[in-house]
Amino acid sequence: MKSSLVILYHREPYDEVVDDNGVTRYVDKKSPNGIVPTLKGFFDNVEKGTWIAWKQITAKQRSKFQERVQIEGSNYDVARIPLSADEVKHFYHITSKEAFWPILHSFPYHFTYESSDWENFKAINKKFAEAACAEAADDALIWVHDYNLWLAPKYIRELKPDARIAFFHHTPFPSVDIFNILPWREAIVESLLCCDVVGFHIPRYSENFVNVARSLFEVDVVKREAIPEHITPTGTALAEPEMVTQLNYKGQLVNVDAFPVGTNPEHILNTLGKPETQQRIQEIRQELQGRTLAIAAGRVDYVKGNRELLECYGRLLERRPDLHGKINLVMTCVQAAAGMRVYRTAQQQIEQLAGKINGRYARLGWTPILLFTQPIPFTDLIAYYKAADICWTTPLRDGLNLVAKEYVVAHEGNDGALILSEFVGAAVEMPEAIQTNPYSIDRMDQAIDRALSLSEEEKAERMAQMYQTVTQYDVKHWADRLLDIFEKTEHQTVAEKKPVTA
Ligand SMILES: Nc1ncnc2c1ncn2[C@@H]1O[C@H](COP(=O)(O)OP(=O)(O)O)[C@@H](O)[C@H]1O
Ligand SMILES: O=P(O)(O)OC[C@@H](CO)O[C@H]1O[C@H](CO)[C@@H](O)[C@H](O)[C@H]1O
Repeated sequence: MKSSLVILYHREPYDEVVDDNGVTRYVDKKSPNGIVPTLKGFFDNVEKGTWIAWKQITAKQRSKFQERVQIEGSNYDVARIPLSADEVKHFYHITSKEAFWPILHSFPYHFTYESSDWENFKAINKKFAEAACAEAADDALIWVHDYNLWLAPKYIRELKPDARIAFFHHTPFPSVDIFNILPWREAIVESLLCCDVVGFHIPRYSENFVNVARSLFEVDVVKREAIPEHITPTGTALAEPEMVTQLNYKGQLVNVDAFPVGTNPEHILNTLGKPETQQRIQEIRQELQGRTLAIAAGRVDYVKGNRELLECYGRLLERRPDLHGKINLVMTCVQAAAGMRVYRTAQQQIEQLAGKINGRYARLGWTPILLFTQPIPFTDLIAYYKAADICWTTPLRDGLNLVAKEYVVAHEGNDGALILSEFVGAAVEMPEAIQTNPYSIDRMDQAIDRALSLSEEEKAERMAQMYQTVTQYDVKHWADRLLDIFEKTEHQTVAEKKPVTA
């Protein structure tokens, strides 16, 4: 049976565990990734779905490679594209992370071009497109995710001219001056212009995409609209007052959408309610003995601003000796997968800084920083969120940042304080956060001082408003809204133009 929804995301939606009897089991992913939990729920709405991902195998494993994995208790399969270690290294660790990632996050000085393997990137994208077309029913929605699969839409369009193709961009999309540094810019943008819908988290990113497309090709703006109701139009770094929602490129109508991915409040609150989570919260509070707890959760990545956060924490302890023995910072900073050389410096800086601060201020019974570099179980993470008086989330750049939303849900609108970088997508949804500019030492210092001095009433007021936002605009809302747009979207040329009303 062909699939009515085919999702292409480069990662598999599970971790593989081989038990004592040599049987492979597919379990929830351990390591941080905001996309996988978001996408898995989409298949609930279809009769049959397929998730296309890659799987690294050795030459010896190829003869017995299991191309398809049935996900128990679900209505979708995972169709896996076998890749060698070398193909993965050049596709993800190098070309994706050393060329595309720094440009997407506006770090042009981290950009390296010479080590990239564009031919390998094209070949893998073509394999994803071929697999998608083999799985898709004629009226299927083929939904491509994130920058790793930028070229898939064009290959799909060549194979299935009338396919309904959507793309969602999970990372930031940078300004035209930055994006156009990419030597492959025309091929990337021309592929995205083959889509019927191109989606981004926030209007700033979609406006940047439109500017890039118009800088490279003859693209007409067909429609411009007001931005989604709950998004801040002005007054913060990533604000945009209005947005283009439809383009015409060579007679193809391209719908442009900007709506932030939501988190899953039901899953978070269910986890929070579990006895083992409650038990863990009590243990953490017992260990704290009344000390203030700040949590910083995420990955080792220069865009996440871990170094700048630790430096700010060091300055806080320097200027506030009264806090010695009274505050703890828990930093869960999951180290990058093996083979990812681009994050090695970031990892060393974090470990060196944490050690330096602890070495300077720690005393028997008090260690200022607790650093985890391994993934922690979701129940533990939710327990730390709940026990934390402050969630300190100040990336230099981040597509959205689901950690901030998860913390707000875990506090159920009652208490807590969120320090949030202006340069994450979620900042335009949560103006009530203590927003700060992580590029400024003074602004970062002011933000932590403010979080420590806020009254309980003001904390509750701010968190209640953010709780309202993140529970209303959750991942189900995001899914329903997008599926509604997709339902109204056929592959349209200008002659057949029927406006898509969101
Ligand atoms: N130490 C950790 N161990 C396991 N999961 C983590 C850890 N820190 C963060 N996470 C999870 O990883 C995801 C991070 O998503 P997000 O904040 O959007 O950033 P990104 O997708 O760039 O990693 C969140 O869903 C969060 O629950
Ligand atoms: O495979 P990666 O490390 O390139 O994926 C990064 C990606 C998934 O973790 O993160 C982006 O998507 C998240 C969900 O939309 C978003 O919250 C995050 O800010 C992005 O970095």
